[in-house]
Amino acid sequence: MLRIAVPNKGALSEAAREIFTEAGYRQRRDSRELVMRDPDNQVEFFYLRPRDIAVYVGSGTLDLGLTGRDLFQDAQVGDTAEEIMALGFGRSTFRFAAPAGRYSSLADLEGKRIATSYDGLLEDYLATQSVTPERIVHLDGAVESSVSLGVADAIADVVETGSTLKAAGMETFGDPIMTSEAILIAPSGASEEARSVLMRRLQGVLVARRYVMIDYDVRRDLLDAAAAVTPGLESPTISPLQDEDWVAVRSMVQKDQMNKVMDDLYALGARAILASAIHAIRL
Ligand SMILES: Nc1ncnc2c1ncn2[C@@H]1O[C@H](COP(=O)(O)OP(=O)(O)OP(=O)(O)O)[C@@H](O)[C@H]1O
Ligand SMILES: O=P(O)(O)OC[C@H]1O[C@H](OP(=O)(O)OP(=O)(O)O)[C@H](O)[C@@H]1O
Ligand SMILES: [Mg+2]
Repeated sequence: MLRIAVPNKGALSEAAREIFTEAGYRQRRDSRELVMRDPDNQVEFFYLRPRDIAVYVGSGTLDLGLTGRDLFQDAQVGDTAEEIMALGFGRSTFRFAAPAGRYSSLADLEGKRIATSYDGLLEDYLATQSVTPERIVHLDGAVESSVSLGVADAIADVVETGSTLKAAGMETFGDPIMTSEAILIAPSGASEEARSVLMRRLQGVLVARRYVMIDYDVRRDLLDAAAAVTPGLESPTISPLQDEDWVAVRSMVQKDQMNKVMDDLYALGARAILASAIHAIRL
């Protein structure tokens, strides 16, 4: 059994459930379940606090974990666990912020108090910079309130849309400390063999999410021009039609290019252009 840690709650839990479900794994029905076995796929899921996942994987008791890159760095287990796949959701940046107009660069934090829930991440970052705050104030959450309540001068926190900061009358300053997204982690140097099927399935979901299948008919003499618009991952599939002057073409296209590609195909004379969703792929 492959033993996998997944977030039991919070910003990543729903998307984690979705990606494993799309990859064909059973997921728990009841949010109080702590463990879920999927014997058909030889996998066991452990629902844990997202912050703790790196600790379990770093200690080697679990084979894989889904967490945020920022949470992974914060846990300071880089000697024993490693990022093995980026999953493209749960994106955020980790940034300094303070009441609007108060500070403009990292240097302004010299001798100041910085509140955060990510002490490890912040300490590691400050160690690479030439600035020494008075101290780091650890808070469990709702860090944006710490400055107006007087326990800190600035914060270092997760920013996604920025609306929480805005509501608190704060703004970011300095360079982003890091950019994060959901990642898969594993004990350093663990066998890739045991997890290869799961990795291929997740990779399949990620590619399927990014691409659509485009089908269209085009006159044979326009085929080269059309194929240049839809080169596909390797090469488009061409099938004969009963009318020998025409062919049917099938090719994968990036989802964010779909409408532009359909417009371009139409303009050059292709017809019956249709786009359909891809549910899974093994490349
Ligand atoms: N809008 C968001 N709010 C919070 N976290 C987000 C957001 N977008 C992405 N994330 C990511 O989700 C992870 C944090 O998840 P979560 O909020 O469950 O943790 P937490 O804040 O430590 O836990 P909790 O708030 O339950 O105490 C981080 O990797 C973070 O980058
Ligand atoms: O930029 P935004 O889209 O507004 O999102 C960022 C906010 O979301 C997170 O808080 P969370 O909801 O996890 O609460 P917490 O602070 O109690 O952890 C994070 O700590 C920020 O406060
Ligand atoms: Mg949170």
